[in-house]
Amino acid sequence: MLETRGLTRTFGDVTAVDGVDLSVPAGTLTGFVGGNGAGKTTTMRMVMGILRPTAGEVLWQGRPATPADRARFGYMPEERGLYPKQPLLRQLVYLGRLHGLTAAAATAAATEHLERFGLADRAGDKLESLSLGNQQRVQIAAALLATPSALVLDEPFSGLDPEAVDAMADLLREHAARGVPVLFSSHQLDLVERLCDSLVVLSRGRVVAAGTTDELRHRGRVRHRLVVDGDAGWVRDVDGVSVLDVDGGTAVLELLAHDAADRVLREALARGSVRELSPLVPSLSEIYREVTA
Ligand SMILES: Nc1ncnc2c1ncn2[C@@H]1O[C@H](COP(=O)(O)OP(=O)(O)OP(=O)(O)O)[C@@H](O)[C@H]1O
Repeated sequence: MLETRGLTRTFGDVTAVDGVDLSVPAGTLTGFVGGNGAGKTTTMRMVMGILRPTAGEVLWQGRPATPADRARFGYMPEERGLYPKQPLLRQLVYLGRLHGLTAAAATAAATEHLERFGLADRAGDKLESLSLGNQQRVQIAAALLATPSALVLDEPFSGLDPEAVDAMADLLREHAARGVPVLFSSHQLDLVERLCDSLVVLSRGRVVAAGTTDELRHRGRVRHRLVVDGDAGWVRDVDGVSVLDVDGGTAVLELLAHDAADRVLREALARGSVRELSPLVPSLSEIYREVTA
């Protein structure tokens, strides 16, 4: 488990990260979302020990993370940072060796990752000769190469085409399946919703929502949609119901009492046919807009 406790960082008068508690359990993909300048990159840099916290700490397996622990984390920094003029295979092997792999193991891992991202035939080419999306694939390979104990990835999906997104998602799931905590930031909420087990939403340096996607979707009162033949305006007079909107035969409701659904249905059936009474589960984008407003 990778955690932060009260992690805080100020730059002059700006508090970029303000008392952030994060938990990334073993084997889960945790999405880290928030608007521009919310503090995601600053948090990840502190997790990796690249930036010193003003206050708070980073815990690995329940105790303060050491440089040796962090050396085994796979990291994809926002500023990327591979060598543009070096051939792909050579620099991946070099990075693998820096992480303690033997030359043979580093070559095998680098070759396998280049193959998985469809870049085997470019192994001898310089990084700068690749398209930006393909350079991104190599960056990802660099973070995953040495069987990392945790993964901290800053915008790993940005600039990837759908095929590379799927290859990347499969790889992350494989790492999670062997018990690795995976934290990745992204602005692509649809992707985060599809991929992650849990989510942390940051706004102005603070965590404003955290939990599994299901927990976040079902927090607060769940709204329901009622669709009936004829006008649904009568629903305003049903006890235990708060009506948010009525448009012809469609109404959006909050059921305040435990038997409110029964009452709505009885009343609706007495007046004609019921076409629908169903919960309106919010999308991640709707939750995001609500918690960051
Ligand atoms: N080295 C620095 N010096 C001064 N201010 C900084 C520094 N690094 C970050 N900041 C400020 O900290 C705040 C958080 O920035 P950060 O890059 O962590 O946000 P982010 O959530 O990663 O944003 P984005 O999604 O745009 O990448 C911003 O106000 C930024 O200007």
